[in-house]
Amino acid sequence: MSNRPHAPPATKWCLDGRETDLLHWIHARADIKQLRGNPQKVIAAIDEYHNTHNQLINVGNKKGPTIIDLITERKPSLMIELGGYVGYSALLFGDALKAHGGKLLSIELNPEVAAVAGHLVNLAGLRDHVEIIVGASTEVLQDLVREKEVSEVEMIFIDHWQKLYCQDLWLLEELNVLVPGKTMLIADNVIMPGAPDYLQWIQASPAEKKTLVETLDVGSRCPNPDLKYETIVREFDTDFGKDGLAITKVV
Ligand SMILES: C[S@@+](CC[C@H](N)C(=O)[O-])C[C@H]1O[C@@H](n2cnc3c(N)ncnc32)[C@H](O)[C@@H]1O
Repeated sequence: MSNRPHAPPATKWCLDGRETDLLHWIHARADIKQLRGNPQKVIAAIDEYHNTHNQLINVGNKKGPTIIDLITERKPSLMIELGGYVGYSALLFGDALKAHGGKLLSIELNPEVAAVAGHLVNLAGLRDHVEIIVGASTEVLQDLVREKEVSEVEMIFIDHWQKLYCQDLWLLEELNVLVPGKTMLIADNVIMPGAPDYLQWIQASPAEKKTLVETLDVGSRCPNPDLKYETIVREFDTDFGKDGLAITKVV
């Protein structure tokens, strides 16, 4: 299913047909009617598929609750997600955002998994609180700011491709949408597989970043070393091994 132009290649962990198999499996459930309009039951069904059939590269039920706590505490009106996959995190976050009338924009490169996510969001009744946008994060973020759909980032979950974490952070810095005292960045998988350049950047002081920017390949990006970040890395034992979330406040 994934050998299409612009789609990431199939691996033994994902994009080998398991994502559409998940949809068939959910719709074959005896309790399918009870899943309609019930995000928590849809999330529990995805967890069950992950535990009993094929593992899915979702944020999962160990790291997920930490992010829900942050959403509940900070109540962002608009949250952005980079890398939506089959919509597990979109369902979790959308349900938490619904409690205070917030909304999630979930950006996903692969149209096939984005279609699965869109279907599950509809099934869970979260269409008013989750919008799935198909496209490459770097381009979509630029469009959202140019079209004035986003003028400041309140909360962003970065969970797409570790090599892009730093590039997309620099883009957000360049677009001037990171607001001291307001923005929170949450990056997944910073221990496994790891995002060393991202961690180095968000943990460096402005003075260190001014030196660092001279040595890094920033490509066409224009990072802002003057932004100050405070970061904690929360570690978790996940189904795939030890991993972590980098939780960063722009201060
Ligand atoms: C780890 S999965 C996301 C899991 C999801 N956040 C969850 O917890 O349920 C990573 C996803 O990022 C997507 N992706 C990879 N590169 C991307 C890019 N440049 N822009 C948007 N999505 C991308 C992949 O297709 C994949 O579906």
